[in-house]
Amino acid sequence: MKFTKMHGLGNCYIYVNLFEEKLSETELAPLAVKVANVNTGIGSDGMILICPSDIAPVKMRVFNNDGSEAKNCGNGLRCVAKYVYEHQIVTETVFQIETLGGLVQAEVHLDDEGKVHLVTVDMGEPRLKRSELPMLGEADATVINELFQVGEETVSLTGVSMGNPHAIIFVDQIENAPVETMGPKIEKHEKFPEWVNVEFIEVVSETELNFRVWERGSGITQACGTGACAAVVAAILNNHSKKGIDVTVHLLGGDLIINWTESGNLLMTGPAEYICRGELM
Ligand SMILES: N[C@@H](CCC[C@H](N)C(=O)O)C(=O)O
Repeated sequence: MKFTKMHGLGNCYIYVNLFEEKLSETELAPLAVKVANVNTGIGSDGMILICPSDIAPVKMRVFNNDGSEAKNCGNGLRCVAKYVYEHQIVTETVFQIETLGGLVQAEVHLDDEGKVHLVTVDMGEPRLKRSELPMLGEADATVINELFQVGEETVSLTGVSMGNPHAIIFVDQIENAPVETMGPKIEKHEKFPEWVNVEFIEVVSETELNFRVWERGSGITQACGTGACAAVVAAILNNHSKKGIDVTVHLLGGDLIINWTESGNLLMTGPAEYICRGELM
C-alpha cells in the first residue's frame, strides 16, 4: 500500500489515496492502529483516507490511532485539500470535501511556485445541543460553563460539536493545564457515550487563545483543528471574545486563525505539509 505522511501543525496522519489504492472495510481499523505505531508501523496520530465521493470532488475518512473512526478532522482537511489540489484530483482552488460530519468548503492559497502553503476551510456551523455532541442529559439544552464532576474534582465545561465532539475547559495558565491527568478521564466519562475530545484553553485576549488538547482516540497531539474551532466558539459563548474577528489559537505545533463569522460559519486558516511518501510492506 502506497502512503503519504502529512501534518498540519504537527498533527500527523498517514494518508492513503483511495483513488488509486484498494482497501476493504474490515481492514481499515486494524490498519490505522498498525500504521500509527511508531515501533512496528510508520508512526502517526492516525490514518486518513482520501476517497472518491458521490456528492463532492473528494471525501475524507479519519481514523484515530486506536482504530476508532471520527467524523471530522480540521488539520486533516487542510492536508487533504493540499494533496488533492497538488495531485490534480481537483483543479479549482475552491472546492467541497465530504466528511462523515457533513460537507465543508476548502480554499487553497498558492505560493509563487503554485504550491499550496495555506488552506482556509469553511467548517460550517458549530452544533451546540447536548444531543448533537452527544452528551447525556436534556437533548435540546446547550452545555455552557456547566459544572461537571470528574472523580473528586469539579470543572466547568462548555460542549461544542464540529461534526465531532469537544469539551472545553478554561484554565488560568496553560502550562498548568491537567491535560494528561484529566484529559483521559473526561474523554471516556460515562456522560459522553461516544467519548469526547478535551481542550484546555487560556484566554490571552479576545483575539488570542492558548490551547492544549487530549484527543479522543489519540491522546495528546500537537494540534487539533476542530478543537481550535470549538475553543473559539466556547470563548465567544463565555463572553471572552466575539463573532466576526480573527482569533489566533496558539497550539503546541503552531498557530491557527479561526473566525466565527456573523453568518454563523467557522473559518479555519492554517498550513498543511508533506513529510514523506512510501510503501507499507
Ligand atoms: N486532529 C483532529 C481531530 C481528529 C479526530 C478526533 N480525535 C475525534 O475522535 O473526534 C483535528 O485536527 O480536528
